[in-house]
Amino acid sequence: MNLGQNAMKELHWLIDMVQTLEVGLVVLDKDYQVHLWNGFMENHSGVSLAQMKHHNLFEVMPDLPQDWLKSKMETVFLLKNRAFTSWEQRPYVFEFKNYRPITGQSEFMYQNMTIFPLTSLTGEVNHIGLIIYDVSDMAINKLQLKQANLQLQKLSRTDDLTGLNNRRFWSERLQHEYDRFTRYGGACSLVLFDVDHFKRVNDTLGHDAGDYVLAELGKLVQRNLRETDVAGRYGGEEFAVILEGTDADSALYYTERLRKLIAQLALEYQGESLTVTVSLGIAQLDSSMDSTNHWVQAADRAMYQAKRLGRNCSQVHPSINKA
Ligand SMILES: Nc1nc2c(ncn2[C@@H]2O[C@H](COP(=O)(O)OP(=O)(O)OP(=O)(O)O)[C@@H](O)[C@H]2O)c(=O)[nH]1
Repeated sequence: MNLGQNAMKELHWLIDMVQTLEVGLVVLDKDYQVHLWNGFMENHSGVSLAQMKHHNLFEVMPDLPQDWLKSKMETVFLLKNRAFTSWEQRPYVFEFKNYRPITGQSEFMYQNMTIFPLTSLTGEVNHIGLIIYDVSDMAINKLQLKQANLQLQKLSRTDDLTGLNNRRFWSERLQHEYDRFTRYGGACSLVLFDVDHFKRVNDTLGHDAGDYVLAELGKLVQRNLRETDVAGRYGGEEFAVILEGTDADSALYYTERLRKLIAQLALEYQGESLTVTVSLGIAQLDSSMDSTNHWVQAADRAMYQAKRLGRNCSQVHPSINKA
């Protein structure tokens, strides 16, 4: 076999490999006419090389992100440098279906892409090459991991029974609000409330009925929160809400609304109807409070005052010097 035949054979092999490679290969000229469109591109797009060759890429595939892709390609022609795109910027360039069995969760194929200049024998760049990588497995794994972490984070912050923040996470938020106040001032109120005679619910209807009441109260509190309010289960039948940007007068408005909603809540447990009331204490953060403990104690005192006054009412802790 002579040198020419050898070169032909190697070229033939190379073309075969390009056809069967599990990545997309495309060659375009400056008018975006297609010169190479390998087997991967044919199989996934359903458009054959014959249909593609010497046609404008964007005319055959009108759904491509034309402006974005052209600006990337023009940069490669101009600077003669490689350009990369990642699925994290844009999930895909070519809208191909995802057929992989393990990653069947995604309808489309996630892609990374490299665009690189192809230099002619005379040193000019009149063509560019595109390599399209199927990164669905990696992308889906990463997205699922992110989702699982978010779920885990949410679980670690949530009280199982009421769906509100658990005490640990809620206390962190309280500290955050306290620190913010010491730096910037402003109004912030803390509400503590406790179910009245809750022991009776447990004693007469059972602990499960008590749990059911707490869960329903959790839902009601959640439904009546502003975006910036932070509600938590403080302890057994005690709840706590941080009202950011709210002075004691406005907090009183909130607690009275909540109190009435709770008193009107028609609950039913295993055919038994029941109603509950709550006693609420409010403490607006002021500069005399040197820690979150101090702040909580103030709200707690106001709540016990409400209990003493006959329950089913709100009381405000008298403030010394509001910021
Ligand atoms: N079902 C249920 N009961 C709880 C839970 N946590 C605390 N409790 C009960 O809540 C009751 C609280 O009772 P007390 O502190 O005596 O107060 P109370 O009966 O609510 O009366 P006042 O607060 O004085 O109005 C106790 O019986 C606790 O066992 C819980 O997660 N589920």
